[in-house]
Amino acid sequence: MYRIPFLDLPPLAGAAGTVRLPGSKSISNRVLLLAGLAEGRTLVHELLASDDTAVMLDALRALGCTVEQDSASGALAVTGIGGRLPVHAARLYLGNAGTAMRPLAAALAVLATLQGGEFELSGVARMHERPIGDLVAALRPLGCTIDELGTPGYPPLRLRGTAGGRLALERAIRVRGDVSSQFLTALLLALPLAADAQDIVVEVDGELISKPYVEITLNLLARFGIAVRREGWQRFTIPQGSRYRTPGTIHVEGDASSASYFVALGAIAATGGDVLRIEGVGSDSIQGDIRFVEAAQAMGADVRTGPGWLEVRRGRWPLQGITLDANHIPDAAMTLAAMALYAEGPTRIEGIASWRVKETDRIAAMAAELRRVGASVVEGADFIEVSAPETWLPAAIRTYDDHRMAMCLSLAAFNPTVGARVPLRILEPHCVAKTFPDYFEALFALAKADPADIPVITVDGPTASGKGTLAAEIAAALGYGLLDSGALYRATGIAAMWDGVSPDDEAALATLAEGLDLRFGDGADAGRTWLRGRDITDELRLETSGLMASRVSAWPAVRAALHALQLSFRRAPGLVADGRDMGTVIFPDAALKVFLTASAQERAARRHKQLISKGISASLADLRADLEARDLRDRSRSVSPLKPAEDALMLDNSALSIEDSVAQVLAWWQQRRPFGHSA
Ligand SMILES: Nc1ncnc2c1ncn2[C@@H]1O[C@H](COP(=O)(O)OP(=O)(O)OP(=O)(O)O)[C@@H](O)[C@H]1O
Ligand SMILES: Nc1ccn([C@@H]2O[C@H](COP(=O)(O)O)[C@@H](O)[C@H]2O)c(=O)n1
Repeated sequence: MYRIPFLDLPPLAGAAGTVRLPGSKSISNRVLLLAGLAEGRTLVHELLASDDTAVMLDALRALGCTVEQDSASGALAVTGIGGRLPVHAARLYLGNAGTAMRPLAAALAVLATLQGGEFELSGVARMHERPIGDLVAALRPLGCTIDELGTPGYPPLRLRGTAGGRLALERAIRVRGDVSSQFLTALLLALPLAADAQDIVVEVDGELISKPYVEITLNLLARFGIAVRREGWQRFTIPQGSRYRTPGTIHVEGDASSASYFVALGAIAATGGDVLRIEGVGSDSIQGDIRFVEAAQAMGADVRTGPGWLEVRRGRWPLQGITLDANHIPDAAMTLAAMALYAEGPTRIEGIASWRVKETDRIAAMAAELRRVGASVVEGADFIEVSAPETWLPAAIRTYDDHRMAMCLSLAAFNPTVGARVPLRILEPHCVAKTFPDYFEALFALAKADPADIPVITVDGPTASGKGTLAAEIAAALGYGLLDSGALYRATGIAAMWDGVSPDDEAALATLAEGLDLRFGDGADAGRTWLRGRDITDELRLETSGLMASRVSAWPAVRAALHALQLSFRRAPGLVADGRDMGTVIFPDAALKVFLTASAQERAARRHKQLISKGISASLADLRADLEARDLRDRSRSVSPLKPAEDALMLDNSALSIEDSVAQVLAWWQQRRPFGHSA
């Protein structure tokens, strides 16, 4: 996940490949609650790992459930409380997870009333602006004691009761269905706790919105042994004697709302025989948002589907604007607004009043951000109408702590498909952690870009000037990839030493360089390097390796052999490359070139300190002599000598801290970006 203040997406021209979706948020949190209320152990496979499920899991642990990784199956094992509270007081923090707040509020209200207890539920500031009054209004007439601790009708809530209380269940429980279907879902998930002695009837006031989400609830209740009888969408009966029974093992299907971004991506950018395959959700999905596929097809997407998969290609192009009542797909419908950027004629999405009370006011947020990239937008109380930009603008997109804003708007980076070529900045990209922590990584793995559009920052300079340190910090700050080109020459030198190849045998060295079996670690292995399967991380940094690299790198054939490998590091979203000839030879079109220097005395002192800290003894005078000899060889060789590119910015960091150097380079970078000062 990109935990950085902003992520710049270069103009992206195409897409192809396979994406495996993370588990559905709606299914994950329902399954977790049901497993937590049931008796026995439930193995949950393919559970979504995200902010919203993390808060639900924390809540279940606090309530006395056991949550552990099952080593045999790799699934998450939840041992539930079997409907009996082992813990009678807890304060639960539920972030911005509506799928945790609403059902837990109902379940704990019921349990506190029957078994005694006091529970406080709170969340982030936005959660305290998301309505829950209709659920409270449904529970109070049953005899539940609910204190609204902030604004009436909104969390935080306190749910309390003394053991032995009873619930008034003789009459039908009434709940409003026209603001959020989660209130009905919450009651249906919670009320089996009180169904030992009689049927429980829930009746919906008003037209129930988002019915497919209620279908998910009914489907999962059935998997846990509770067969709710439904009469239309107005009346639901939980049969007397209902008890949560664990199914033992349950698989969470991929998130259909998350699939929508990739369906849209295929429709926009999978061209010329390319296909975008989506795995984890398909024709057998129980999620309502799977019907987004129909809307995408109406706009022009070419979609094939089977159990657990979808394949998408561009069909009609440009896409075609549509008018749709999206009440049945409120979350995925946001993606249609992004597809509208590539459509002929306006796209009007109606029946979406619920957008106004989601993670943010999504109608207002969508309108503001789509306008920022150049679209024309009309918004109303319960609709949005979007027309494609006439002129695309390089925009810094606000994301409002709303994962779907970030994912939808990322699709605007594919503007080269309609002849534009503008980059896009996504502010606070880590908001995707709510449902799809690795969304941007997945997007970049599928996206194709013209290499010329992928930004490169080069950092060249003499030995021990701090290039590697600076480059790594800049790459981390921007979420870009990193090329330590010196490591390629060092690895060639090490391979030569292993194979007994002379540093003077240019042809043999070039052959070694060409077949270099080198692997750089990522994720937990970031920073580690393997040559021919052997970990050379420490060997790479030895002074002897540096000196050997300096000798082998002077040969033109060796440099030529490593050229293509270095170019292959230029991948979305961008690259920071450090070495000696990054700005002059390898990436002459780099968007920012830095030539980093420091006095020889300072550099020798830094290297000395570096070696001492690793427990390697060294003489300062010898180190200075070695690095000066290396610099001289690097500067005076015939090919790709060490020198600043004509358009490089010089940075002497002799008297600067690492932080100061990083701040300077980031400030230069910001000036070169087209997003303006506020971004
Ligand atoms: N601005 C700075 N101020 C103080 N120390 C620094 C600064 N920049 C880097 N250093 C330190 O100097 C040492 C050498 O830095 P680094 O390895 O990044 O240099 P390099 O130019 O990449 O070296 P090489 O050319 O050998 O790969 C490190 O210990 C690093 O922490
Ligand atoms: N682009 C580059 C990078 C490095 N070299 C040579 O490799 C030696 C080791 O580099 P480090 O940055 O890891 O110290 C260096 O002294 C250069 O001779 C190069 O030629 N071009």
